[in-house]
Amino acid sequence: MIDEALREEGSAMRQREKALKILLLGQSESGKSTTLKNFRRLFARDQWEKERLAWRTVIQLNIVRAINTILDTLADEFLENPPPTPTRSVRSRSDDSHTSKDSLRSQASPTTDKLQLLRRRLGPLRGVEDDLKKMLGPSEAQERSPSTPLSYLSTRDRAEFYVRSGNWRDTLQVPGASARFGQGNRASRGNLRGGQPGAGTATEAHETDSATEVLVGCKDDMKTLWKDEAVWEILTRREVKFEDSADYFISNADRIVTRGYEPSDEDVLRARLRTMGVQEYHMTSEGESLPTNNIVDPNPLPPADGYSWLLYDVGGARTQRSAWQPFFEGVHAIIFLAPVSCFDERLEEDIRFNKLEDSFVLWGGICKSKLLANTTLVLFLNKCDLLEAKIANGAKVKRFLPSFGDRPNTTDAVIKYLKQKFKDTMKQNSPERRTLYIYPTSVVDAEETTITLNTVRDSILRENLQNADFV
Ligand SMILES: Nc1nc2c(ncn2[C@@H]2O[C@H](COP(=O)(O)OP(=O)(O)OP(=O)(O)O)[C@@H](O)[C@H]2O)c(=O)[nH]1
Ligand SMILES: [Mg+2]
Repeated sequence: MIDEALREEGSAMRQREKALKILLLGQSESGKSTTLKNFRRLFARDQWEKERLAWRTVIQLNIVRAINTILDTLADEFLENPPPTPTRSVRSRSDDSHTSKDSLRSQASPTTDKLQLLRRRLGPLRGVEDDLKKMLGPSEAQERSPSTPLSYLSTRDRAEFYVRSGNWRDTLQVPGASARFGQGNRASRGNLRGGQPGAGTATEAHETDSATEVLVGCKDDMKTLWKDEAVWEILTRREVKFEDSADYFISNADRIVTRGYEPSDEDVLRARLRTMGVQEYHMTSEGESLPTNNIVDPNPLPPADGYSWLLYDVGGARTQRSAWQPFFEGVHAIIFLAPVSCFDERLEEDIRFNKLEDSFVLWGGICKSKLLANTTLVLFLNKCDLLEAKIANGAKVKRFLPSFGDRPNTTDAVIKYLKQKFKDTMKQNSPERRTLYIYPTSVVDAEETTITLNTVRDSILRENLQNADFV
């Protein structure tokens, strides 16, 4: 038995050594985990299907946190600007010199009454949030630099729930989920802080069901609150921001907030759970690969199914980045994600920095690294869909990125400009000639990302074929 165990371990080690290693890098919320999910959706279909139901808890938490963020904001608003007394309301209406806050206060009290009623009726969601968090595992304190005021975090910290990854594997509870995520060897040996959803007990399944029951009961009120114009006036004035997926989930509440809900591929891609540390995923190409084009390739690649892949997903927040370095050695490809829609956003960990600026600096550091001198570089200019939406809403890129100059304020022009800027940054930091693959992406778009990832996979294979191990 010992011999057999040693043989198996040896064979697993040889497989690991031969595996193509891909590291996903980029700032927090850039889309690394979403890209990894796409790899699993395409090339580890069995695991993807098994874990599908487990994401339900995360999606429910995403919804509840968005609604509770609104409830908290309304509570602050009403504390600072108490609802009008009748006398005050009459006086305000007759006085044009009042500020916009006063004009909101002076609005007919039915608006305030309606919001107060919604607050009361949605009160049980606080308990649901706590229950869902407990199922996922204990969270850790929010990271922030001393320069980030608490007032900024108070609107954002709800969006940044994450779990101690070591616990989350054992604690996420999903009724009826029958399988666990696959584990990389190193993760299971405890070298990495990896963890994924797993199956739950009957008691915990009951808790999940009671969370669903409350959510179903609150569905219409949640939708009303989310669509309310007075609410958005307050949220905009108080600069409250939501996770990118909040609108998607609440707009689809009729489908999602139901008893028998099973997340679709797109729902899973949109589910947000912040990554802590480094998580490793081992994958053999068992999934279906779609042709990327219909041109006959004169140098066809050997079938990709023969390769095994190790993908590393990292936490992108500033304090997480020191954990990246040990994974640079021996990595075959880096996929760097730069979210291009965040040209007007500040870095959460330190609001003195613009997010796009942080991406440039981070990218420069990656290109400069001697350890990565022979690594294939792939750059995803991600969140193009959100960039397009922001520009359509009238955002002016030049205001936040002065070097953009007088170029047309269009999505295409911004992407073209950023492509060049990232290329130039690479050349400055890594003067020797090297190939860079750049793709404008929206990694929540499954169809588009399928094509991109097939191309990326082929490029990485091709670049690394010189290494006899892979042939
Ligand atoms: N609309 C849109 N949303 C995206 C896109 N890429 C990622 N998102 C969403 O952005 C959020 C953050 O994505 P993640 O993949 O979790 O980000 P991450 O880089 O892993 O972040 P950390 O784990 O904090 O380092 C998720 O809710 C995603 O669904 C995109 O291209 N378009
Ligand atoms: Mg992540």
